[in-house]
Amino acid sequence: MSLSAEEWDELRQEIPSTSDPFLQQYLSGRESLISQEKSSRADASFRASLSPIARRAAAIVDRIRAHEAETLWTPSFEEDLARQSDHTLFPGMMFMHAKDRMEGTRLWNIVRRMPKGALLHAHMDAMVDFDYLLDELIKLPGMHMSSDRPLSSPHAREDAGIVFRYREKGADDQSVWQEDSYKPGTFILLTKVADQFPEGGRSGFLAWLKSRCTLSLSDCHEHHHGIDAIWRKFAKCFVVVASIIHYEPMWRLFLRRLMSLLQADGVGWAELRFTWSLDYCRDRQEVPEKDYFHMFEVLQEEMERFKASPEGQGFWGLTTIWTTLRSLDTRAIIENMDHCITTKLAFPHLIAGYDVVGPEDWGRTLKDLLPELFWFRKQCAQEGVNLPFFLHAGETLGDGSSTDQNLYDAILLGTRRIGHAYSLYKHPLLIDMVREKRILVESCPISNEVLRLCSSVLAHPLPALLARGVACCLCNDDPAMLGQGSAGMSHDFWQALQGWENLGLAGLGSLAENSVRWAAFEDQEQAEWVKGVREASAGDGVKAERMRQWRVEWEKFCLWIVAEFGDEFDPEPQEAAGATESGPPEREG
Ligand SMILES: O=c1[nH]cnc2c1ncn2[C@@H]1O[C@H](CO)[C@@H](O)[C@H]1O
Repeated sequence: MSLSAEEWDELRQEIPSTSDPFLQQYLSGRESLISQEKSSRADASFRASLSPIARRAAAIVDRIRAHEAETLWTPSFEEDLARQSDHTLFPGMMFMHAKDRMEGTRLWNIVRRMPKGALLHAHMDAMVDFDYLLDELIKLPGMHMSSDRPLSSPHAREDAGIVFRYREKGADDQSVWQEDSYKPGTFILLTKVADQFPEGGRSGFLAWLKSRCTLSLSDCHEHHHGIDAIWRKFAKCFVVVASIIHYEPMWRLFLRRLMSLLQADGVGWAELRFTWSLDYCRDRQEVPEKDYFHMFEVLQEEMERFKASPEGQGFWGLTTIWTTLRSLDTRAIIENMDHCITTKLAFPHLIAGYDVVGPEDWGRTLKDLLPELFWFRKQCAQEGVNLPFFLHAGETLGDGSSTDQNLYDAILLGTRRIGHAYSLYKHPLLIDMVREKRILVESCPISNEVLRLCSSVLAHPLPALLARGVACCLCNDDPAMLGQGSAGMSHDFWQALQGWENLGLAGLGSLAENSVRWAAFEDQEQAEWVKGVREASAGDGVKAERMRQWRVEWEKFCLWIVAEFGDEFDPEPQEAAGATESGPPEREG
């Protein structure tokens, strides 16, 4: 209908105003519905216990987030950039497209400074940036390279199995880049191989090698190729990387850089999934070790050295979660489990638990692995070692598929945490069990996006789990390979903060606090573990102590936010007195 001015004037009177009592009543009912629902969120009690300063910091961060969503994430903000780029900008866009831009935001500076607690889900080999590692590799005296075929075509270079090893001497008369000059498996001095790279010499070589260790921008955004295709490339990266770092001098450099990156990102502790075959060599040795002892000795030494250095002050440390590839046959799995137990006996504090890894959709399911897993349980009991499960499960799009069903087994097998649990949100009963048994979900949003489970952080299921009261933490999974590029967790934290409006700084703080609460700082029997998690900061062990330390850092961090951004973004500016002192120490960018 089309109304005349008089008709409209008359009709307008009949439209209720939001100030009318009944609409006011509706709105207050609506508010209480929302807060009633939010009261069962996993972060509700953390939120309720925020200090006044933390509350202000959270309000400031909300405003910064909204401001940046409006101003930074629009094509009109920077005409040039919008014109150059072939995609639209928006907060929550695909990670790889957003990465550079996110690193220039205020939210980024805030997240960088945040005390992030512990990194509980990450794979050792995929932690340190390859620009650094490859530069170091090529500098190492005696480093050689071999290939399982001549690398004479782009296709061969994409697929070949390449190996890096120390050799006293290599073959001088062959070139791996030429079809008829190279005998597969021959070692050639790495500097010579690099300098002779047909597409740009040494710098071209480094770029190519990096591409064999990481997923590219197009790997990441070509979602239409699906999960299996990206896993084929991803799994190949691990093979190349293994031979790069399974050598003592590289292993030491790797660990130093790893701890330095974690410390600079506000991560005080990390539990790294460890999956090495027996191909590690000591400095200037050509024959691999027959056991894992030397690797763990080096881990121990480097950790002590770092913690004693000025840079490492306050760093809590590293441990590993031993993992076996789920694709292996029974004999290989049992042999690997046996190494795990032997190594645990020698370095009890350096192995916190056990897991099986590799593409979950392709490998053996937990149900299929029950005989091996129960053998392991019995063997651990006989040897008197404590190796609890920290199992991957439900890293899948399946709904009722055998991979999805790994979630049932992980819980039945008594896992202390679940890696990914991407499909858990479809399981109401399991959600209740996870809550009741206080199992933590180690969620890796960027990994899940890049490995094509979801198209952006906005489509990730973690908010559904948080809303249902499941305790979770954020992790980076394979940051050097999947695109974050650094061992720290800032990218995953940033994505969560910008992507999920219900989270906010308080929710992010709660996720970080959970990571400390569910960290395996000590060797604990099940009852002690459960008590430690239940008592949290009120307990009397290492965990409680570190949770209290984390809380102090968190308060300092919130104070810093108020001091730094209060003038511009505080919705209710107050006397800033007391909120201007120095914040936590400056972290490197
Ligand atoms: O997200 C993941 N899910 C399952 N397995 C993984 C993931 N990321 C890496 N790996 C596996 O862990 C081993 C290295 O620790 C690699 O073999 C890789 O396949």
